[in-house]
Amino acid sequence: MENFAAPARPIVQRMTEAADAAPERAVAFQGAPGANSHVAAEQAFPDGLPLPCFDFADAIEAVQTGAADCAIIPIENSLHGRVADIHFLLPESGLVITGEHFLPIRHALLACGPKEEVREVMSHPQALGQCRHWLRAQGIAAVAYPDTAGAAAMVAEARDPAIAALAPPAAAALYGLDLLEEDVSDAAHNVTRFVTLARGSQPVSGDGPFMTTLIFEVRNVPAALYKALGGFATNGVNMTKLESYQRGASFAATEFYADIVGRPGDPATDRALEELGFHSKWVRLLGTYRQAMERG
Ligand SMILES: O=C(O)C(=O)Cc1ccccc1
Repeated sequence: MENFAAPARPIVQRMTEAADAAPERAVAFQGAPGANSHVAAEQAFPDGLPLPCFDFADAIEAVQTGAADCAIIPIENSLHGRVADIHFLLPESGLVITGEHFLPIRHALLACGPKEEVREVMSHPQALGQCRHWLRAQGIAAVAYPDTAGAAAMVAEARDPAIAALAPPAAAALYGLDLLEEDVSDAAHNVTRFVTLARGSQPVSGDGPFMTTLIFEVRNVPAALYKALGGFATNGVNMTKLESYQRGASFAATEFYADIVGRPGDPATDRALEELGFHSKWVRLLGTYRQAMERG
């Protein structure tokens, strides 16, 4: 709580007290009130109690300790790519992915003076990346901050007309800032995918289609990835995302993150996963959940 700028603290305190009184309804998110993750929490859990957390570690810890029922975190953006490093955060946490949510993102320029005086803009690196052409055209320098609404609270506290924030438009009223310009993203198709994380897994029920997220490390031999993925091709299992990342300093042990359409128990998915396991050092399933948006 102390980490948030002063204008955010009373709001954070109220929300934290409400969440503390009913932790089974609390939904942890990273950022100050008004952040995109806050909006995503409200949309995905209309009856939930959003719990602001300064960083991802705090949000994950809130779920681990039972202070929150789940956390919602952004993992990828249609304009600017990877957001949170879910493949590092999740396996260590012992939590599982239980859902996904897509949020259209709109960035506004907020400040406490006229636009002509703005020299610097503070925001989440994703927001700065999604508006980089616009910022360059305006001659405004970018300064990174852990979240968009937290940056707006900092700007409200500093009361320096040279420093603005890029944040959701609703953050202006929340922190008493002027809304200088709306929709400053470089492209209109700006959507962020969030996932919800929770303790332990209840088997997913209801209607599909379902998504399964997994990570794996292929054997260190030629064509290992080609062979590991062969089972998805031959069994007609759609892979909607594949990312590689390095762990450790050797640069030889490449791990992969994948999203597939399907769930364990589907014969085709089981056969594909079995073949993946055969060609991998290890495979770890991070969660199976209802698809929130049709892929393709
Ligand atoms: O900082 C925020 O508002 C977040 O919730 C992270 C984020 C930033 C930019 C786009 C989507 C999510």
